[in-house]
Amino acid sequence: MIEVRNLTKTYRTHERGHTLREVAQNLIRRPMKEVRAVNELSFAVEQGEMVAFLGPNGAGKSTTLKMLTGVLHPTSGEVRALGLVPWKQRRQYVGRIGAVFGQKSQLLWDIPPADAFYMNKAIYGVPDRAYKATLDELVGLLEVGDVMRKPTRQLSLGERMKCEFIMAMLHRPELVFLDEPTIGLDMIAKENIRGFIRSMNRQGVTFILTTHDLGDVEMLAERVVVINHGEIVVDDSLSGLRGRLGDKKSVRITTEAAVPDIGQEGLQILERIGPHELELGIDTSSLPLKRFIREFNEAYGIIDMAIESLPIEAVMKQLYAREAR
Ligand SMILES: Nc1ncnc2c1ncn2[C@@H]1O[C@H](COP(=O)(O)OP(=O)(O)OP(=O)(O)O)[C@@H](O)[C@H]1O
Repeated sequence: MIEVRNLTKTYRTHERGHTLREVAQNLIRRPMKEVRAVNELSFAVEQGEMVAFLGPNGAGKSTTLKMLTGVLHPTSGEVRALGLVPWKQRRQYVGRIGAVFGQKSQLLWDIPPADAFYMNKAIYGVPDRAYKATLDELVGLLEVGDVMRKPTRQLSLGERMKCEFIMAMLHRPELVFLDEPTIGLDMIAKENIRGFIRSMNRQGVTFILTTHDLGDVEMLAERVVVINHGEIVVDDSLSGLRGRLGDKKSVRITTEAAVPDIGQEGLQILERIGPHELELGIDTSSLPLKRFIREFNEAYGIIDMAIESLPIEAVMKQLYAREAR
């Protein structure tokens, strides 16, 4: 469905300088600076996949998404999506893709979403019958029957985001790009939106999303592509991603004796709650749980303990830290 080869984007910007003197000088000289935001990315996505692009701020995710949606020309490299070159065959391409940008609205502030939906029907040339059937289905799934008749400016963020999704899906796109789709939403609204994405995916729609919300990743993505400094550093399943950093556990522990700042192979303090209470990270490949419990009990006396798999947040933190240059 998508084939990306050696995709690269270099932005050319004017250098401003840091000191007042530099800023003043650079206003006259206008020296150029190049930023390679995306560097030789290659990957493929199959129909029906749900792929999450992750990475720290400035990693190159949005730039990649903009090239995949066709709004940005790459400096070099190739993309074929749905058999088309996104930035060259834009008209054909936009009729078959959808996009939701959490920070940018496609609705019109002063008119109700229901009217904006009808406008999109005309723009995409959706026949009456198909429009009605799709609208009924989406409105039912997202429960926005009454909401969509109020002016957009009166809607809560959660209500607006649901309508943004309807706007993006009315023409039944095969491929949908989501940039931070749940940003700013409360837990219930997030769950509604994630449920909606899952049901569309079950119908065969392919989703590419970028997010900083690891809940989105755990609830949605089967495959995770981690980008850092414009390059792919991991392309794996979520469980593969966890396994990649060893079999790690997080242990919340309360002890009789105060625990000092320990440093031992396979053992790391993730958070110190108090002298007797800690959150520890354990790499069981070098420190088996049995040995940890025995030694820790002998040294500090264990009163209470809860063991869990390392949360994905901790996995990502380690991954970003490991890749930081
Ligand atoms: N229009 C632009 N002109 C110049 N540099 C840009 C432009 N857009 C992005 N960049 C730079 O390119 C790099 C990648 O930016 P990009 O927005 O793709 O990152 P991102 O992974 O989406 O980050 P975030 O998670 O913060 O949204 C950054 O260093 C950014 O400053």
